[in-house]
Amino acid sequence: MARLLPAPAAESDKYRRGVVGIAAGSARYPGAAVLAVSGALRGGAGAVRYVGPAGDAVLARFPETLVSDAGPAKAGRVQAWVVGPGAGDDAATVAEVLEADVPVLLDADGLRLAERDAVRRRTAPTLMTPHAGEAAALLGVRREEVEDARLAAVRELAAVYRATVLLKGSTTLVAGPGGGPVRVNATGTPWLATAGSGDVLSGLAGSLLAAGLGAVDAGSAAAYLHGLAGRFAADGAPVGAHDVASRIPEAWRDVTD
Ligand SMILES: NC(=O)C1=CN([C@@H]2O[C@H](COP(=O)(O)OP(=O)(O)OC[C@H]3O[C@@H](n4cnc5c(N)ncnc54)[C@H](O)[C@@H]3O)[C@@H](O)[C@H]2O)[C@@H](O)CC1
Ligand SMILES: Nc1ncnc2c1ncn2[C@@H]1O[C@H](COP(=O)(O)OP(=O)(O)O)[C@@H](O)[C@H]1O
Repeated sequence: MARLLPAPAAESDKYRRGVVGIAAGSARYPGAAVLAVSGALRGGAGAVRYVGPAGDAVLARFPETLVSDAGPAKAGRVQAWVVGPGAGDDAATVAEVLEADVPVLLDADGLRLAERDAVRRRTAPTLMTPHAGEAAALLGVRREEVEDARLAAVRELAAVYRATVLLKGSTTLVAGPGGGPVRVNATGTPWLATAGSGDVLSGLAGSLLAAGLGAVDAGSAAAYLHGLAGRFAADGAPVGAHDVASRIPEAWRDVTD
């Protein structure tokens, strides 16, 4: 894990570290945008660019975010996109992001709104991060069927979408598009079952993609760090998703020290 995590070289600058774009949030769910940015800022990219209707909420909490009024295609260069947390019904933004020739992480509403063929024809990597309910909807089966056969479900989704799939839950599974071994992460804690913790994970994984990790490594490393950060944050007591995000640096140090 330590070898996977990006570290800035002596001559690095913010652009060389990678810029991650976050297309998330809506009038109904501005918090999902804030939480995705909170994860992205701790994930190794040199800058976080935000597009969407929650720019004021994002800036109020994280003034270092580069907020754009334009849509994804005109927002400026990024090395990876995260699209979907709290996005509501903005299918046009999801379609625009999927056209970008950089890695894309699809989460939450982005999973529902993405056209299957638009994902399948992408040549840059796609990382999808469903929970069991979302995975079931994508496969057209009941949630219990996914929960009873999680390994088969993650493999099937990866094959059908030709994408890397990270299936969230008490353990997290990461399957690449080409078959082969599925990675299992068990660093988490049930205290992570709190609203918005998935949004933190998607920002973190997107940031690792922007920093240059492949989709399977970005998903695995994000799940590992997120689980550890959840443990540090909770330490036996209930916490909010923002608490998890704030402990990511400690989880990172735990891996690299
Ligand atoms: N702070 C925020 O702004 C947050 C926004 N979020 C956004 O909220 C939207 C919906 O996300 P979800 O993951 O909830 O979507 P889901 O589609 O998983 O949740 C809705 C479904 O969960 C089930 N459900 C809902 N409440 C339940 C309850 N109390 N008991 C049992 N089952 C229940 C129902 O079957 C419902 O159809 C997404 O856009 C997501 O990104 C979430 O990420 C949470 C945090
Ligand atoms: N029982 C559990 N044990 C460990 N991790 C969990 C458990 N339940 C949920 N998680 C983790 O918490 C996060 C929840 O994400 P998600 O379901 O997308 O919630 P939200 O949409 O509210 O952000 C995921 O990373 C998931 O793996």
